[in-house]
Amino acid sequence: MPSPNASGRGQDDKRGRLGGKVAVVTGASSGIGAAVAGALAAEGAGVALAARRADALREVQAGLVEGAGSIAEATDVTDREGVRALVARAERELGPVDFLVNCAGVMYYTLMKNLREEEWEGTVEVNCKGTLNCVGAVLPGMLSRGGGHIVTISSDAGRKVYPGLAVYSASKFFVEALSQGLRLETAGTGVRVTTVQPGNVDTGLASLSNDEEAIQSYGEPTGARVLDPEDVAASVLYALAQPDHVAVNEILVQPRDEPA
Ligand SMILES: NC(=O)C1=CN([C@@H]2O[C@H](COP(=O)(O)OP(=O)(O)OC[C@H]3O[C@@H](n4cnc5c(N)ncnc54)[C@H](OP(=O)(O)O)[C@@H]3O)[C@@H](O)[C@H]2O)C=CC1
Ligand SMILES: CC(=O)[C@H](N)C(=O)O
Repeated sequence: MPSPNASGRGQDDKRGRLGGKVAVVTGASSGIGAAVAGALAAEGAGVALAARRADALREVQAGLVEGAGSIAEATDVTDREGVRALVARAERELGPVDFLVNCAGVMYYTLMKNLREEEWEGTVEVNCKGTLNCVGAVLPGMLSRGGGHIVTISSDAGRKVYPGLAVYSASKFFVEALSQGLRLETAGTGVRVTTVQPGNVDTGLASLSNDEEAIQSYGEPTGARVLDPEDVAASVLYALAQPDHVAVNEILVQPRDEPA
């Protein structure tokens, strides 16, 4: 799906705070990932949009400001080879990847006693292994170029376990531990690693759940004004736009009226 405005690194490099940079954004077909793709493109970055739904990706791509170029590639993050192909295409068509923003994720409200084993497995596959596949696809290039930034949308559930979300919380503790380890191991290489930990955001994420007992016990909205996907995208942009010597390692961003 080449974009009409696809172009290589260099064109319009001076536009915006991220002019000349190239980003891979997973989960870009909706919600936070779509908002992140929009925010990065608006700041001049070339953006490779990835998720499974090709039509939804194309729609998001069509809404991006004209800038440094974009591609949309139907990708399942659980498919390691597919993720490698995505990064290879991004590098071919846009340039070396400076930023990876891991937004792909699933969440199921469910009680452990209800043994939703397929949902447990799906959560681990996408949130844990999918993130690993994406990190593995960009890390060697970033290290060889002496720079890059890996941002993962974790959750406030990566800091504290929520009932009804035991496996989901575990998956977010996983990405927190992974990011911390990666940060410690890559210090001094020019690579930066950030987790963004949102509270409730107005997206379709919760609609995957159908364990009514869990939803009624723990998944009902409080009525508070929640975050918009753009609020989370602004946090991502904040981390990415820092001067070279600054690392924003974690950002906890929650609705004002839902402190954890
Ligand atoms: N909404 C919230 O309150 C919060 C969300 N988060 C996190 O933010 C991230 C984005 O979620 P959000 O925007 O809310 O929800 P959405 O459901 O809108 O977005 C989820 C995205 O993940 C993609 N995705 C799911 N499975 C796969 C897969 N196997 N391969 C590739 N892409 C996949 C979906 O695309 P497609 O179906 O096209 O593949 C979609 O683009 C998640 O990691 C979530 O845990 C964190 C804290 C709060
Ligand atoms: C704990 C949560 O429900 C959080 N808002 C999330 O969706 O990750």
